[in-house]
Amino acid sequence: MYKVVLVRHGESEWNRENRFTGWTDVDLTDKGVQEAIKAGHLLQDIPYEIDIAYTSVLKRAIKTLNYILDVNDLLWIPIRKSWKLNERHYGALQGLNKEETAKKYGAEQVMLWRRSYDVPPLQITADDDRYPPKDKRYGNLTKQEIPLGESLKDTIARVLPYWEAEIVPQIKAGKKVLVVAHGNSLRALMKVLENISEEDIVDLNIPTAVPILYELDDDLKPLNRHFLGSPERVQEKIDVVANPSKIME
Ligand SMILES: O=C(O)[C@H](O)COP(=O)(O)O
Repeated sequence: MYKVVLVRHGESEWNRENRFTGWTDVDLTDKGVQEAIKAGHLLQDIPYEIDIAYTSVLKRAIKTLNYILDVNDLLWIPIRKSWKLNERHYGALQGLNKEETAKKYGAEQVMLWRRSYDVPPLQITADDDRYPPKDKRYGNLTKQEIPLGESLKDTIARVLPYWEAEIVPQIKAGKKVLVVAHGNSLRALMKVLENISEEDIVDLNIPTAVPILYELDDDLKPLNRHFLGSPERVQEKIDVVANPSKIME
């Protein structure tokens, strides 16, 4: 039986401000740091040790991973970072407040942008400051790889090949893998792992900094999935993600 642990980063500054974030490299809030440390403590109770970790090139995920590893005295293990695990690129929505955007475009349209399978957000153009190649870390992306605003489907198209080429071989070698990423890059992964339909994926909201434990069979099909922590705490955090205008301090 194979094991993999997924964790979304702790609360970021733009989660708190209820702004579309995507590839914007915002930091964790103090609450996000505390959440990350708590995730580390929750992982102390599982009956195995993480061997290798994967994360994005965005600091909210990298820092969350570091806090988790620090609590577990595992800062020494191999860490692989890739833009392919980044949050979904939210295009021209990045920076906008989600509630104000709902007032302007309608709640239904914003829900389509946030949760539908294949509706992309408003796109950026190459002259936009947010155009990825303007950032050194995305200098090597091919023209085809450069996102201008991704749907979940587009996000799956870059997360899945990375999962298959880089992460699966480690899992199959018996390594216990930790992936610390983002709400939508994890939704992408979970959709594929659990074979969630395009209709049902709309309802999947990933709570911040809650370790999600999977046990997988030989074909990497999930035998079970378990959110660590009390069910009440997990549900409260899922509700905040589903309805971010209700963020509680
Ligand atoms: O990029 C963002 O704004 C968030 O991290 C994920 O946002 P969502 O829950 O609106 O998809």
